[in-house]
Amino acid sequence: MKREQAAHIDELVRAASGHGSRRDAIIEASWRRCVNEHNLDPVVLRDPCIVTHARLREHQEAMDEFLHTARFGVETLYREVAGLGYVLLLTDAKGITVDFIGDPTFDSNLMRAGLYLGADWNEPHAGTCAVGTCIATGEALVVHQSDHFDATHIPLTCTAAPVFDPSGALAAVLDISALHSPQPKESQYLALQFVKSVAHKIETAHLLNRFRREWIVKLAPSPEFADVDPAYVLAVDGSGRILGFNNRTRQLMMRELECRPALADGRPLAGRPLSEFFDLQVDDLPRLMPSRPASQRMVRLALSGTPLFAQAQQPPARVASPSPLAPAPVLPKPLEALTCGDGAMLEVAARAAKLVNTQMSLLICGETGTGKEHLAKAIHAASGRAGKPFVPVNCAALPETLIEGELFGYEPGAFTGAAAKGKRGLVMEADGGTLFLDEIGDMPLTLQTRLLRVLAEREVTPIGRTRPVPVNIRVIAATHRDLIAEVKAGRFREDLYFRLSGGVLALPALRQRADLDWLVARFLAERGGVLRVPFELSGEARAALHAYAWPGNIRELANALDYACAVAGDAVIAWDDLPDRIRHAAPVATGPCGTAPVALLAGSSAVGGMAAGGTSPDERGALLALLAAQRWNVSAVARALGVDRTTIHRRMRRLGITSPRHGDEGGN
Ligand SMILES: Nc1ncnc2c1ncn2[C@@H]1O[C@H](COP(=O)(O)OP(=O)(O)OP(=O)(O)O)[C@@H](O)[C@H]1O
Repeated sequence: MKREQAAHIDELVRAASGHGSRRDAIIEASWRRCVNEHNLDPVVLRDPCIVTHARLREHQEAMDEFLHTARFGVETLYREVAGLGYVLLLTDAKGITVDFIGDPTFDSNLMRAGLYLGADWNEPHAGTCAVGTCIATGEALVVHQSDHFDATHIPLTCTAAPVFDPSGALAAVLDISALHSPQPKESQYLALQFVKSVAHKIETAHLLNRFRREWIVKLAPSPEFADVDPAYVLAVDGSGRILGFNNRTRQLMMRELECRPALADGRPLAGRPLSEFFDLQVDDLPRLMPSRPASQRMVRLALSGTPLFAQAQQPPARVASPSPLAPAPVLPKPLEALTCGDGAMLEVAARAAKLVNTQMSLLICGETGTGKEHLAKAIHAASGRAGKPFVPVNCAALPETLIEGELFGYEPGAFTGAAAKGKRGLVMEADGGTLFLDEIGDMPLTLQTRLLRVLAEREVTPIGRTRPVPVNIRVIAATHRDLIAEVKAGRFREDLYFRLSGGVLALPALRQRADLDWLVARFLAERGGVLRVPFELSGEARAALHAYAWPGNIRELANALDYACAVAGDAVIAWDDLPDRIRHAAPVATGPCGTAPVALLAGSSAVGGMAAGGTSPDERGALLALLAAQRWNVSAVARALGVDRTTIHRRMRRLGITSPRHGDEGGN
């Protein structure tokens, strides 16, 4: 036995009998395991254990698919490190070396050291070593020279990282080892990063290969890296259940569970709904496809609220009969740009996408300012008529005496006051394109009859002309009225209603939409671009926008942000930069001394107050109103107040508020 081996054994014996050592904690813990649990004697020098060829084949065959996927990563890593004297081992979860790159025939020391196919590196047999200790702890590590338990291994330096399978179980260990290395352990730390990075890539490649027929969601903390180097990758089925993930995603989800102990009930992570961890439903995935800029693909962790940037990869279309869970169709760009993840808007966009190139007239319903004309323009832009005119007509704004001539045109001198050259009329102007009849519910009955004829016969007869002129138009009408009630009241022709209502698209009110933050970000970016100011909202201002009911919908939002950008002193829009009606229409009557209710919840003193445990009726009322305004979506309330969900849940408990949604203090 050599002198350094004897010294090493001395150190092991002292450490095992409870004397501290200068080793890393992970090494010391492994030494203690070797002595106390694996009953290894530090004094005995063991030969490497190499399994028989037949057993090696069994181990290899058991992970055939994995080895195939891993091989490219293994070779890439070897090419990078071979010149530095390393060999490369891939072991299975039991520590048997199932793949090896290096040439042991050149160096019989490698074989003697167990750096060879079939070598068993499990800790109970081999003692502290990179592979064995990695299997025991699940951690990547360097076991450098005399860190090894067995004194025969102390010339070696070994660096290993675990590779997990998509359910989070250990699948393999990737290891690089060298017979000779510089003395300081730090010389191996770069190698450690390298091995970890390749292990992560092998893990992800295995996941993608296993679930290539499912939705794949990739996430990164920054939009710049969402598409090139996503840290987190998971597979999701058509019903939104998590099927598999890489290890970083597993760690992320485990951290999330720590925020909500009620969910850490020991159920496996695979099989849980995506929405348990991310503010995301399966229906949201189409908006996360890479056709949209990464900065617009933000999702939040459901419990902590941490933002991440996502890329969703759609499963390939199945050739067999389409299933009801088939992913949403890819929308034409103008329709895709209408929303960012609002379910009702996505349904409208998907329905409109099916109708863009039909001859059918469409009716768009929705409160004022919900974007009826905006949608009509998007349908026009997505259709084959895109290069032709889009002609809007506001039926409520035109005087009844003029509307007929404006719409259908007239011949020269057709009536007193008519233009000498006559007029083509808006219907003719729209020839080849789209005629948008806004406020159709305000069209006089006589004109409804003429319009019906245009729609039925696709021809128009200008005033003063006897022969009709054929026209090729697509009619999209819009109304904020209840047209069925108008029909019942005799103010709207039933036959016209039926002709228009072949395709009805109902727009949600802004207060019902889940993508308010996205709309705000879009408007601020537009205004910021013009004024060269990178506008953003303060937490209080955001809370006020979320609490407001928006009777004027998107138009009112756009105007409010115009105002706020104009009066804001700098790039951060504060609560008092918002128009009065929004500040003062916050959820409950004002608090003590005129304090704005949102400020009651959002201000730093209020957040402090959450911890302090005091209860005031204003505070309870304000929180109740905010929850109601957000339809009891706790994540949305937390976002609005700039705190995390657990704070809101804690506060709800303290104030005795129970959600009507789940009976679990507010569910999401
Ligand atoms: N999805 C959207 N994204 C961005 N801006 C939008 C969106 N929808 C509507 N807007 C903007 O909101 C404002 C109001 O939209 P629009 O005029 O289409 O509403 P409307 O329902 O037709 O209103 P009204 O009932 O008063 O006729 C417009 O400035 C429009 O550009």
